[in-house]
Order: sequence, then C-alpha cells, then structure tokens
Amino acid sequence: MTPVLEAVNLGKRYGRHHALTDVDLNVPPSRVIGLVGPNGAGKSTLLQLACGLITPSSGTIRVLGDTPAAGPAHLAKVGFVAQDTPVYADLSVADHLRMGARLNPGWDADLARRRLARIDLDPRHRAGRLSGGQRAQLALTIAAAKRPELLILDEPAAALDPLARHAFLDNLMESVTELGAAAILSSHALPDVERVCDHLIVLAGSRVQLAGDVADLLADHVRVTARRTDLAALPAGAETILRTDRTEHESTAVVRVDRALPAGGPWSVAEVGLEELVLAYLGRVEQPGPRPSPTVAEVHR
Ligand SMILES: Nc1ncnc2c1ncn2[C@@H]1O[C@H](COP(=O)(O)OP(=O)(O)OP(=O)(O)O)[C@@H](O)[C@H]1O
Repeated sequence: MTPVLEAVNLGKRYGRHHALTDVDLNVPPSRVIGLVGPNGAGKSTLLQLACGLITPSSGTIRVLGDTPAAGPAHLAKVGFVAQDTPVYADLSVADHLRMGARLNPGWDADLARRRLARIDLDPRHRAGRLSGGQRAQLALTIAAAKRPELLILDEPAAALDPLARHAFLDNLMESVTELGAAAILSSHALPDVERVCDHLIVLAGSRVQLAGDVADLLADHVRVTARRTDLAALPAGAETILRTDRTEHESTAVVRVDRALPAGGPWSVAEVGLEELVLAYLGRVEQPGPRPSPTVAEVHR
C-alpha cells in the first residue's frame, strides 16, 4: 500500500536558516496524523512542502506516492486548509462553493450542501462576516468537497473556543470517514491530537524527534517511579531515559523500553499518556538539534 507521506533526508532552508533538517518519515496509508511541536519547529514548512507550495532545499518528499503537486491529478487528491483558514471576504458562502465546483474536477456538490446544512451555515452569508469557527468549517467543507485522498490542515482549530474546536474536530473526523481519506493535522492542542490522531509526528529544533503510530509509541514508553537511589538500578530494557522529575524521596522517569521491565524491582511502572510522551521528547530538545538522552547513571548524579 502506498504511504501517505514519505520523506528522505528532507531539508528546507530559508536563506541561512534551517527550517527543516534531515527529515525521514514513512507514514502508512489511512492514518490521521498529528503534527506537533513548538512555535517555529517547522510544522507549516513541512505541510507546505507536502502540498507542493514550496520545494525542498535537499532530500525528497512524496505524498500518496508522487511528488507533491506533480500535476492536476495529484492536486485533486489533496485538500489543504491553510493556517488561519483564509477565505475571500467579499464572496458569499455559496460563491465559495461555486468557485470550488469550477476549480475541482471531482467536486461533490451534494457533500458540500449536506455539510453546510449540518453546520448551519447560510449560503448567502458573506465570508468576511463569518466567525473564526464558521470560517474554519467553510474551509473544511471546500477541502472535503474535492473528495481528496488526503486532507492537510495547518492548525485549523487554533482560533476556536473549546466547544467550537470539539465540533470542528468531530466534523473533520466525519469527513475523513465519509471520504475514506487520510489527514495530516498540525496542532498545539495535545488533547485534540490525542482524541483524533492515530499517528504522531513530533517536530522540534527543525528535526523529527518522534514519529510512529500512537498505539506503538505508547507501548514503547513507560513511566518509572522509584526511590531516589533506586532509579539508577533500572534494568536492561530501559533503553533511553527521556525526562526525569525528582522530589526529595522519589524519582520519576519517562523511559523508552525495548521490552517489558521485569516485575519485582524497586520501582513501579505505569503507562504514559500522549501529552506526557510529547512533553518528554520536547523537554530534551536544545535548539537547533536534539540533546542526547541521559544514561541511567547520569540521571542519578
Ligand atoms: N517564508 C519564510 N522566510 C523565512 N523564514 C521562514 C519562512 N517561513 C518560515 N520561516 C522560518 O522557518 C522556521 C519554521 O517555521 P514554520 O512556520 O514552519 O514553523 P511552525 O512550526 O509552523 O510554527 P508555528 O507553530 O508558530 O506556526 C521558523 O523559524 C520561521 O521563522
């Protein structure tokens, strides 16, 4: 099956500034991918490369098996909602749909009408008068009515209140299911990512820090708690320590494991959540690249 997104040694420079460095990715088909990372990490740059809006400075990127924006057929396979969900302020909602129908050979007018009705958007409304949430819904409707194989959304829900964000993400997931499409969604809201994404890419310092199916990533990491002096005795299997917190008596570490830690040691082991995992990886990054993780012995100095 063709991967949604493949990148090999992908890099993007703006002048002397490296926005993306040595990015290697291979995202299997039919995933809803969460792209997370701090401001300036390179998320929009990666999404724009994936849409073909900009070209790499080095390496390669393939989307749905082809060079991004390789031609009309490939453009029709990808729906893009840019950051701030831009719309044409002077055009009505209906004008936007008419324009979508003209520009997109696979336009599904029925899907567009049904979506507008469901989100209660009046087709006569001028786009410039829409709220942030309504604008995001209009942009998603246009992207979905193309019937793309991949939806790419750059922080589409950033400006929305929690209720509107919830509704927007529900709508997004309905569209993804109806289309049988994959989606890539950049976001700073880790709970949103946890709710809808089954694949995760963490970018920081212009590099990929972590990537994979969420279920696998959570299975590969645990939180270990022990008395301060006992954490140094972590057994083989605790491959890499990502983040430690210490109190007077106790140490807690998020650990990458290559096998289950043996029972009966002087530690307790618990599952980690997605937010804790992402923060553990972000916490070890020093600009511009990743700092090596501490060894078990170093943790205890
Ligand atoms: N057109 C451009 N010209 C010069 N530098 C740019 C350009 N676009 C992005 N950059 C720089 O590249 C880096 C990555 O930017 P990018 O917008 O991809 O980050 P981001 O992760 O999307 O950030 P945010 O979460 O704030 O939206 C930043 O340092 C940014 O200043």
